[in-house]
Amino acid sequence: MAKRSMSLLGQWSSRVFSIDLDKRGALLNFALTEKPQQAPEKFRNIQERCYSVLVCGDDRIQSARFYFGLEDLLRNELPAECELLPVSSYLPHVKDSLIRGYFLKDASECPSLTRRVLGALGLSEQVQVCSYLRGPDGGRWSQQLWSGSENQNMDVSKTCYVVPSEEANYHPSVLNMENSDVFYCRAEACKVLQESCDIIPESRAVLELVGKTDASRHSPDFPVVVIEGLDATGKTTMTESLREALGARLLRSPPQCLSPWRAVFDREPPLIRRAFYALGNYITAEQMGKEASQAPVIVDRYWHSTASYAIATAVSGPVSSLPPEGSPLYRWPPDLLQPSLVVLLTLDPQERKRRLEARGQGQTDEEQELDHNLLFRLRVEEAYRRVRGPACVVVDAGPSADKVLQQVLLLIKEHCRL
Ligand SMILES: Nc1ncnc2c1ncn2[C@@H]1O[C@H](COP(=O)(O)OP(=O)(O)O)[C@@H](O)[C@H]1O
Ligand SMILES: Nc1ccn([C@@H]2O[C@H](COP(=O)(O)OP(=O)(O)O)[C@@H](O)[C@H]2O)c(=O)n1
Repeated sequence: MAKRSMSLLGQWSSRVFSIDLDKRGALLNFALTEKPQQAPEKFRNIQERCYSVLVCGDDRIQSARFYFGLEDLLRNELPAECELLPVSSYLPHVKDSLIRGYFLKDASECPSLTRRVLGALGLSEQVQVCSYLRGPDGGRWSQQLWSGSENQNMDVSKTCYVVPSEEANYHPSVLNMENSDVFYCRAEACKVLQESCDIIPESRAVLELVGKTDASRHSPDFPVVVIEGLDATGKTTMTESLREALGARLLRSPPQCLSPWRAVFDREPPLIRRAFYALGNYITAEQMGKEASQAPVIVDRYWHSTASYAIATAVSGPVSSLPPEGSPLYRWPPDLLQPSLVVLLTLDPQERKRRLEARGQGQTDEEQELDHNLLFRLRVEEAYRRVRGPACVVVDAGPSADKVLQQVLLLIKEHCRL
């Protein structure tokens, strides 16, 4: 019985719960204790019936996929008056201790429907359901762990009280990033795809394409220049121009040979999607090694994109929720070929929006989504700046295409022997 044997139950009262109230970094943190105590201030304002659903199965592929589909499942089955907020539960400072789920605030007229849906979910070995009860004085909240049975689903012996907990220094997702969002060697990314072969047959085809040679050991004869940046910052324009100006070979990551499967992996949860992109870099690296023995090589996106998008997506809120500067999470995988130069194209958000609109994208976003995207874009760009080995050189892509090209050509002259 995976659910009964999991470490969560034994360490229940050492856990911190962190509820993402608005994706803008407002976290409601609480811990649990066996003695009745006052709940945190933010908890005391809650009027609704509350529940949490945590996904904690033993099989990481199945759990990741289950969590990925959970929001839709809950939205489809629960009354519309149920508010769903992402919740993380973790042991402070303990790597890989994070468990994800949803916190529900139920303002519906029909509590029995919600309980029925959650009761059915609680039968699954992948899920742990709790309900939260407001004490008669209003200041105390207790948490009851549900047992697996729909009929006698409240296991009162597991009652704990909600108490304030210390604010974490960084987003709880940081605890689980290594080998869940970012992979620092080919073998770890391969492992994920190997584990997913049965449910995603395309994984096999990707694994077959990933070579076995360690391209990181070969120092290429010609320079390898990577162009990075958010969508519409001018990467395609720049890489094409550089190819012409330098008589260079042009590559991209993910490489062309992965195109047939990209859409499949883009529909998968981060664990699987990020492993796919990580492996794309190794395939591109092999091509880089070969091509750079004959001519300069220009690469459209590479490791900086893989790491930065993965890290920036795994956390929510402002730039301060990213892993701190200098964190080993920004390191370069030792078995991945390092380029001679990485250029990061940056653009004023208004100009970037204008270019997206000129391409026919970006004009339909709602205000809230834009706001949310703004924080996301800031996180990606900051993560780009923090990735090391080599660090990127930032270039303002606002001036005319020719001016930006001249500037990058100058940088190449400074950094690389041509
Ligand atoms: N320096 C520039 N000044 C003005 N427009 C540019 C410049 N560079 C690119 N563009 C235009 O902006 C849009 C996005 O550029 P593109 O190279 O496709 O970006 P990316 O590959 O980063 O998504 C295109 O329509 C392109 O013609
Ligand atoms: N080397 C790479 C390239 C892209 N990616 C992912 O691909 C997405 C960007 O794809 P895109 O379609 O916007 O890129 P372009 O084709 O516009 O350059 C990002 O969300 C990254 O998560 C990656 O992880 N690693």
